[in-house]
Amino acid sequence: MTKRVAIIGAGPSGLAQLRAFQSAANKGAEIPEIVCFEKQDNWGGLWNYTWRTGLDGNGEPVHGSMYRYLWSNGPKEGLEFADYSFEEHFGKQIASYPPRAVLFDYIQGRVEKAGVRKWIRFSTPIRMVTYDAKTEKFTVTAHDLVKDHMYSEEFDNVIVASGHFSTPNAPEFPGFNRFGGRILHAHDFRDAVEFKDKDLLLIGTSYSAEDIGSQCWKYGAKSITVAYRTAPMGFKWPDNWQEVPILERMDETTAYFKDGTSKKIDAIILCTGYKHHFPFLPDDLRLKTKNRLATADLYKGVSYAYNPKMFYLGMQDQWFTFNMFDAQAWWVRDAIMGRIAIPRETATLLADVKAREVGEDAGVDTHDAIQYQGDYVKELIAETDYPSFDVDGACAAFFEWKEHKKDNIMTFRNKAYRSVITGTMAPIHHTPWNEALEDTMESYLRN
Ligand SMILES: Cc1cc2nc3c(=O)[nH]c(=O)nc-3n(C[C@H](O)[C@H](O)[C@H](O)COP(=O)(O)OP(=O)(O)OC[C@H]3O[C@@H](n4cnc5c(N)ncnc54)[C@H](O)[C@@H]3O)c2cc1C
Repeated sequence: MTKRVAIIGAGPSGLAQLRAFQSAANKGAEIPEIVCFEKQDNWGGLWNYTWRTGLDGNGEPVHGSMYRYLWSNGPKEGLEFADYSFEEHFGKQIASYPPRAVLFDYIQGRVEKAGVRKWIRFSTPIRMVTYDAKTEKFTVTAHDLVKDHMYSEEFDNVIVASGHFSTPNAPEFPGFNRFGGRILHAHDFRDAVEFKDKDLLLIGTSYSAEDIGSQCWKYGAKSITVAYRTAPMGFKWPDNWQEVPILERMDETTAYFKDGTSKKIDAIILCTGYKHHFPFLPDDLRLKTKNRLATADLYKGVSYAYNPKMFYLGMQDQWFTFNMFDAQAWWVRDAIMGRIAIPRETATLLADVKAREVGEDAGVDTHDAIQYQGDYVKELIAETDYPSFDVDGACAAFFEWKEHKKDNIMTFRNKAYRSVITGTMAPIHHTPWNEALEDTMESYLRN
């Protein structure tokens, strides 16, 4: 009987998985029956931008964490699909840091061409997955939101591609209840214009703090204060930007910091990260891990060591994104199709997990983490027919990106990089990021 495979989520990871199976079918292989469940009414995951916060129109928690004027954080050359270049999609070279609509268009282009939309059941969140050791089948319970109907189906494999940047980690600070201004998590940040002429406090030093702060600065915030727990971000910020040690307390109007300083504040944005959250998974199938480089309990970073018929995509901290999801998806496809053998003994799987964690436990800096992830991508693609690409070239692009940010955090997006797929050089964007007010795809491609 044909195997049945469930994929949970049609974001970049889930779509990579669909493309992986379609590419095998294209080459004449007999593939399993694929069903992809997506809780939103369109594909693209976080790149399917929504203005909504809180609950969506169906009463489901809003998945989106991206904001209106979001531009690619890393150079596009580091994430390019090896089987579908930016040049192929746009018919020309484009600048290295596109706005989100451009990346969304690119992601969609490949899967539209592959014709995999028919495999996706939209507006269908998964509510529960269970595993029966006797039958060796998973039972997946889905909620068809359009018909408001719950149903269950059996599958041989389950691939979780539900993302991990949607459930906020939102700490409480003394006095938050008294503060008269707005407090929000980065997950709910949509439009920098809202903070024009405001004194803004950001808590945390992650990419969210870096980028939301820069956005708000660009769109006219009066001042940006960033409160750090361990160390400042270390960039050269503009004059109306300061970094201070962690917040001790708030009153109605003012923030008091650990170094004894204080500042009047209009609004607070918690840039304090996200949690891996799988409310649809029982204990025995649920990945219990922090946001980590290697991701504990996943053999080869994808196969759940305690039930290797269950897979997780994209659960790692991410420098490489789209092409790493591809590397994982091709590998998972081949494991499911019996082209790659997963060892049977849990101890062997856990030994692989342990070996991957070593660098991390030793404490790696960003440079090492990028190389680590590049090596991981190389390791996976060597085992499948995913087109080989210049992974070290992509690492080099990320290293350069780090240097450009150090040089000038406000203008690093105005740099150009070489495509590791086509070898061509990106043009410089004519309208510098720090000046561009019109961030649409049309205006970007006109440049
Ligand atoms: C603010 C922000 C900026 C970012 N900027 C960049 C960037 O510039 N460049 C970059 O490469 N990456 C960036 N990322 C990283 C981003 O995580 C990846 O690019 C990518 O979106 C991850 O893909 P994914 O498919 O794993 O997860 P997601 O994009 O989160 O997609 C997961 C999908 O699963 C669905 N889903 C969730 N739960 C269920 C369920 N129970 N049932 C059915 N479906 C479900 C969701 O609706 C969603 O469609 C950014 C992330 C954030 C939060």
